[in-house]
Amino acid sequence: ALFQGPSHLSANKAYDYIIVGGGAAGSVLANRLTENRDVHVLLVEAGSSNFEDILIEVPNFAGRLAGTQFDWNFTTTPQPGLEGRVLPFERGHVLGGSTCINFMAFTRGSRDDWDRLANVTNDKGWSWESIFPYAKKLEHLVPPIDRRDISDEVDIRVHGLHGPVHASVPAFLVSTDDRVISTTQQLPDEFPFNRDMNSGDPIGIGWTPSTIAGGVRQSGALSYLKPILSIRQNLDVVVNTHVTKLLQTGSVGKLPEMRGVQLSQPGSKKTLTLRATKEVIVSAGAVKTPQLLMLSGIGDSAELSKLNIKTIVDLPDVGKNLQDHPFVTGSFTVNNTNTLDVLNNATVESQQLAIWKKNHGGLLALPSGNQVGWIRLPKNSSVFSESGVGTDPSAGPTSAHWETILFDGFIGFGGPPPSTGNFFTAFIVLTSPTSRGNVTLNTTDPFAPPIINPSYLTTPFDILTMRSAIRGIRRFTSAPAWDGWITGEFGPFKQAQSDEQLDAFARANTVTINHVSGTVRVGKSGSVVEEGTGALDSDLKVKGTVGLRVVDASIFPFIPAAHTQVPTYIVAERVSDLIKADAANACKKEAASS
Ligand SMILES: Cc1cc2nc3c(=O)[nH]c(=O)nc-3n(C[C@H](O)[C@H](O)[C@H](O)COP(=O)(O)OP(=O)(O)OC[C@H]3O[C@@H](n4cnc5c(N)ncnc54)[C@H](O)[C@@H]3O)c2cc1C
Repeated sequence: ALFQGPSHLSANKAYDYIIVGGGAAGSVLANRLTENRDVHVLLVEAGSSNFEDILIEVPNFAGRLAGTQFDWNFTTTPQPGLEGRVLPFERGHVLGGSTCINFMAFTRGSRDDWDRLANVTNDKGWSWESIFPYAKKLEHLVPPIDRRDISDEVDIRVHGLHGPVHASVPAFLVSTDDRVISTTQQLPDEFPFNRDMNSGDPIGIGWTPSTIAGGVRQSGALSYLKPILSIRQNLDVVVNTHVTKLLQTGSVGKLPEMRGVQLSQPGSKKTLTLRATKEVIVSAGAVKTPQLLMLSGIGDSAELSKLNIKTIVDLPDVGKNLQDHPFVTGSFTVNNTNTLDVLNNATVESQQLAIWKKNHGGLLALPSGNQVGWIRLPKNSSVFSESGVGTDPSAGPTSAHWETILFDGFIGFGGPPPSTGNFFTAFIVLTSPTSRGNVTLNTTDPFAPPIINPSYLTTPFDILTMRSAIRGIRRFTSAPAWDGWITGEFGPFKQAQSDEQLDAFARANTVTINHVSGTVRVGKSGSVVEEGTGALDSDLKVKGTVGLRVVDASIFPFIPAAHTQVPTYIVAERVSDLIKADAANACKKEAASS
C-alpha cells in the first residue's frame, strides 16, 4: 500500500526489510525483495509520490526540474577549481529519486569499470561477466517512436527485452545525425563509430540509448514500483517521510545491531520508531546516505566528535571520496534553420506540448542529444606526463577519459538561450576524473543539507584533460562533414583558444552532470578498517555492524565512466539476489539448529 505520511503506519507492524530512499536503488530493492510474498518490506521516501507529473514525464522538460519540489535544492561549497563559484547540486526528491529528474542517458559502464570494481573488492561477482546478466535483466529495449530500422544503432544481442526498465534509442532523427555519423567515417582514429555503447566497450560515437520509451520518461518508480504498488500486499511505501536516524537495536557479539529507524517529517516534532527483523538498507543517494550514517554515529569519529555525535562505528571512509563528472558545453553557429532551437519559440513549444499530450510524440520526446561519444586520450598524450598523474586513472582501455553528447541546437547552463540563431552544441564531460571531494555534516539537524564539496577541477589531470577534450571537439567539428553547416564558434567558447584561455573558460563555465558517487565506498570484505579501505564489505554490508547495508551510487570506489543510473540499477539488482541468498542461508541454519 502507498501511505502519504508516517501517521498512517503502525509501529507494531513487522517488516523484514526497511529501505531508506525510493530512488534508483531503492525502487529495485523494493520490487525484487517483495517477489517472495512472505517477505514484508517498507520503503520510506522523503519526497512525494508524484512521479507521473507532466514535468517529469516529458523528456524535453528534464532541464526544468532543477529548483522544483522534485529537487533537494542542494548547493556546493564555493569551488576553488571553479573560481570560487557555488553550483546548484540537483538530487531527486520524489519517489523514483534522481531517475525522475535526470537526463535519461542509459549507459552501463565499461567492462574495465566493472572489472576494476571486482578487483578493488576482491569479489568476482562485480566483474563485467558477472553483472552482464543483471544489466540485461533490468532492461526492456523497445523500438523508437518512428519505428525505423535500428540495426545500425544497437546490437540487439547485448540488450534485455523483458526487464522492467523500458529504454530506446532516439525517438526520431534530427538534422545533424548524418553529419555526426559521417564524421565517424572521416575521423575514425579519434572518433570511431560504435554501434552499441552498452556492449562493455563504449569507446567511440554512437546513438544515445535512454530511459525514454514511447515518448515518456521511464523512471525507477514507473518501472519498478508502479506495476506492483497496488498488487503486492507485502510492500508498504510511505512518502513525504524522512528517515532521520538509524538506531541501534542490540548487539551481536561486539557488533552493534542496526535494525532500527526513526521517521519524521520536516517541521514536525513527532517521530516514529520502526524495526526491521532482517535488515535496514540505506538507499538515500550519495549525498543523504553518508549524512544519515554520520548522524547515526557511523563515520569518521574525529568528524563526528566535532558535533558531539557519539561514535557507534568508526568508519573513516563515510563521506569521503566524492566523485562526479564535471562538464562544459561548446556551441557552434550553424547555417541551417531546421535545428531544435525552434523549441525556444514559445508558440512552437506549446504546439509541441499539445502533440506530446495527444500521442507522446513530437520534438519534446527526444533525448538531449541523439549521439554520445566516449573518447580516450591518445596513449602518448602529454596530459599523462604534464599532469604527473603516473598511471592512467581510467579503469582501462574500454573506459573513456572524456565524453561528448551532441545536440542539434543550443544548450548552455549560464542563463537563457540566445533569442535568435541556430546552433550545434557539444557537451564535453570528464569521465575519469582524479579530483576527490566530500560530504560532511554542518549540523545535527537531519533536515538541513550537509556540506557538499565536490572539489571539481582541483587536479592537474582534470584541468589538462578538459583542455585536451575541448580541443578534441574542435577537431571533431573540423571534419569535412561540417563544411557548409558550422559557420563559427559561439560565445565565450569562441574566445578560449590558448592553453590559459581554455583553462579559464573551463573554470568559469564548468558545471556538474550530476553523477555524484563514491561517498560510502565498498572495499574488501573483512579488511582492516582504515581510511581508503572502504566502509562496506563487498556485499555492501556496513563494516562493523549487523543488519545494515548501503545500496546506491555511494558505493562506487571509482565513479564508472558512464551515466550512473544504470550502474546503480545493476548494483541493486545484484544485491537483491545477495540479500535473498543471505535470508535463505539464515533459514537453513535455523532449521538445522532446531
Ligand atoms: C539532474 C540529473 C541528471 C542526471 N542525468 C543522468 C543521465 O542522463 N543518465 C544517468 O544514467 N544518470 C543521470 N543522473 C544520475 C542518476 O540519476 C543517479 O546516479 C541515480 O539516480 C542514483 O541513484 P541512487 O539510488 O543512488 O539515488 P537517487 O536516485 O537520488 O535516490 C535517492 C532517494 O532517497 C531519497 N531520500 C534521501 N534521503 C532520505 C531520507 N533521509 N529518508 C527517506 N528518503 C530519502 C531521495 O528523496 C531519493 O528519492 C542524473 C542525476 C541528476 C540529478
